[in-house]
Amino acid sequence: MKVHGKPMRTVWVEADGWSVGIIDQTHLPHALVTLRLTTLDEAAHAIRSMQVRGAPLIGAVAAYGVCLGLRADASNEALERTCTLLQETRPTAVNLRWALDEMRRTLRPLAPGQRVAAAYQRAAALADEDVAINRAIGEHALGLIASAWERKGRQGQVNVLTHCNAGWLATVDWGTALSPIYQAHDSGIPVHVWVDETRPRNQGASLTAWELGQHGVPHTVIVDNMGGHLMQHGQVDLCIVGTDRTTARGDVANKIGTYLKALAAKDNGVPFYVALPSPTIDWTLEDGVRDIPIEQRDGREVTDVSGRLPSGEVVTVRVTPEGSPVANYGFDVTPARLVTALVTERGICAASTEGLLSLFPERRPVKETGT
Ligand SMILES: CSC[C@@H](O)[C@@H](O)C(=O)COP(=O)(O)O
Repeated sequence: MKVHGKPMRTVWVEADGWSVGIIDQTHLPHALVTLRLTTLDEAAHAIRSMQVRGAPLIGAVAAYGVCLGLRADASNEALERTCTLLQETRPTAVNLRWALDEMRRTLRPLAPGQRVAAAYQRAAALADEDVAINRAIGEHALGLIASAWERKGRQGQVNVLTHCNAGWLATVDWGTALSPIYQAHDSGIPVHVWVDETRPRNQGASLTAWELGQHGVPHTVIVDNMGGHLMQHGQVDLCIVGTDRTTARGDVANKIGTYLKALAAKDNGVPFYVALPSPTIDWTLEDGVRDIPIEQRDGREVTDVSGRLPSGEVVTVRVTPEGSPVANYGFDVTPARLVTALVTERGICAASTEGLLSLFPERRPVKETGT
C-alpha cells in the first residue's frame, strides 16, 4: 500500500541483494523507521520483539530469516537449528510454522551450496503469494461490504468494526481484514471503520489507524470496550477481523478481545466475518479453545503504556500500582459458532469443517478402500 503516496511493502530485500528490509512497527504511528536485518538473530529478534508482527508477516520474515541463517551456515544441522530458533519466537500464529515447513521442504533436498539462492527465491515467492492471497480475500469480502451498502439503500456509510491490526502492516501487502475495506473505499463505497484500540499493545490505535489514515479511509479509534454499545445502537453493519490460527472446524484464534466482540455481534445480529489466508489454517487441530497454544507476553505490556509527549519525545509510563500482578494472554479463541463466515483467497465459506473442505477439497481425508 502507499505511504506518503509511495507504494511500500512491509518486508523486502535491500539493494545489496541479500539483507532484508523491514518497517520497525514499534515506532509507529509516531515515526516511519525502517531496519536492515543482516543475521538470523536479528530476524528472530524482529519477530519476538514485534518489530514485525501479524501472522502472515511473521511467516514472510521468518522465511527471510532462514535465508540470513543459511548465509552463515547452509549445512543440514544449521537449517534445522535456524528453523527451530525462528519457530520458537512466537507460538500462536501458525503461518510461522507453515513458512518454515515450506522453506525446509524446498531446501532439504538441495546440496548446501545451492541452498542460499534457493532460499531467497522461495522466500520471495512466499511474499508474493501472500500479496496475491490478500488481494483475493479483499475481492471476495468486498461483496459483503457492497451488500451492506445495498441493504442500507446506499444511504450514509457502511460501518465496519475491526480489532487489532489485520491490515497491510500485518501482511506483506494489502492485509487480510482491511483488504476489502481498501477495495471498497477505492471503488467508491463510503466505508467507515471503527478501530478497536487493542490493548495492551494498541495495534489498532497505533497501526490500523495509521495505515487507514495513509490511505484516506475514514475511521474512528474506540476503546476496546465500546464495540458492544455501538452494536446495540445499530452503528456497526459488520465486523471483520483477521486470525492467527484457524482450526479445521473453523475456530479462530485472534488478538485478545476478539471473542468478546464476536459475542456482542451474535447478541446484536451483526455479521462477524474472519478474513483467512489459507496458510493460517491449522488442519491438524479441531478444538481451538483446547488446542491452540496461546502466547503469554511480558507483563510490562500491561503495566506500562507508551505515547508521544507534545515535545515529540516518545515515553513509556506506568498505569498500574507498583506490585499489582498482571496477566497478559496475547490471543483468544472465538468458537466457529460465533463466526458468520470465513473469507479465504478461494472464496467465502461457513465456519465449519464442511465449509472449509468445500473450498479446500484436497484436504478432505482420503477414505481407505478395502482391497
Ligand atoms: C492478518 S493479521 C491477523 C492477526 O495476525 C492479527 O489480527 C493479530 O492478532 C496480530 O497479532 P500481533 O500480536 O500483533 O502479531
